[in-house]
Amino acid sequence: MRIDVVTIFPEYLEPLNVSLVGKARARGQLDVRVHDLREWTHDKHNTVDDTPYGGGPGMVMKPEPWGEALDAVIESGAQGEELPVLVVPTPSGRPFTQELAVELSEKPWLVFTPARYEGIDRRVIEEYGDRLDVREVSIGDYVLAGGEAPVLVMVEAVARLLPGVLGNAESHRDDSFAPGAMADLLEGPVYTKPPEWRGRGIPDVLLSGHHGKIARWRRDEAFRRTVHNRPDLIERADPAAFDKKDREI
Ligand SMILES: Nc1cc(-c2ccc3ccn(Cc4ccccn4)c3c2)[nH]n1
Repeated sequence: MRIDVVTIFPEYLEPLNVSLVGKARARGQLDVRVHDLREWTHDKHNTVDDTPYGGGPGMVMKPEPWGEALDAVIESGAQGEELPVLVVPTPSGRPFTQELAVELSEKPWLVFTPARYEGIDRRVIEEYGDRLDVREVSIGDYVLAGGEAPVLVMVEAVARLLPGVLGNAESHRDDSFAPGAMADLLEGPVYTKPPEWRGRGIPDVLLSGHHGKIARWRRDEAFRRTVHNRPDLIERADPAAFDKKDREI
């Protein structure tokens, strides 16, 4: 997979050089290219913003630099290469979900356009929406100062789903929010050595070696945590899935 990010804060994307994404890049599983939007400005001050038509607070990002930047990125694709999906972080976008992460992880090329100020001139979205698959995405119901943090979140969520990126020691099979065995339940508690820490031991069932009881205990703990922290997920869950899981344990 190729990922391009166009931003006025390229240094904000440094974390994509470390850990899971950094290793995937070093292994050649992921080709991440970060571009400074100001490369496509031509005035002395490298201007990327201006006052909003119709008045109002703040500034709006000008369409010209974005147009030149996105044209250059898209044209840099190999001949015959599929066009990229344009992912636009915004507080007014559709929710970023595990389902969307899975869908994006199956695309060959993503271009992220994290903005600042009050956002990008609407005509940029319209211009590229005419020829690309454009997704306006929100990572949650809170307002940030720009789109770079959402890009870090989305790139990590997508990259960990790429084949071979998660090591054998890690698995996304039982992810929260992922379809399958523990679909729609939050993760339950986890424990490791030492067997006692500050007078606190390990639940006996986890030391029992009885895999059926352990699986049932984990499912029950996940259910308990979900009821406490995300009761909305319980309403969404399919009761039949629990009955089926019970029969499998
Ligand atoms: N889930 C999210 C995403 C964002 C986000 C993403 C991109 C931008 C570009 C600018 N801003 C600031 C801003 C504030 C107010 C209204 C519009 N935009 C962003 C905020 N906030 N929360």
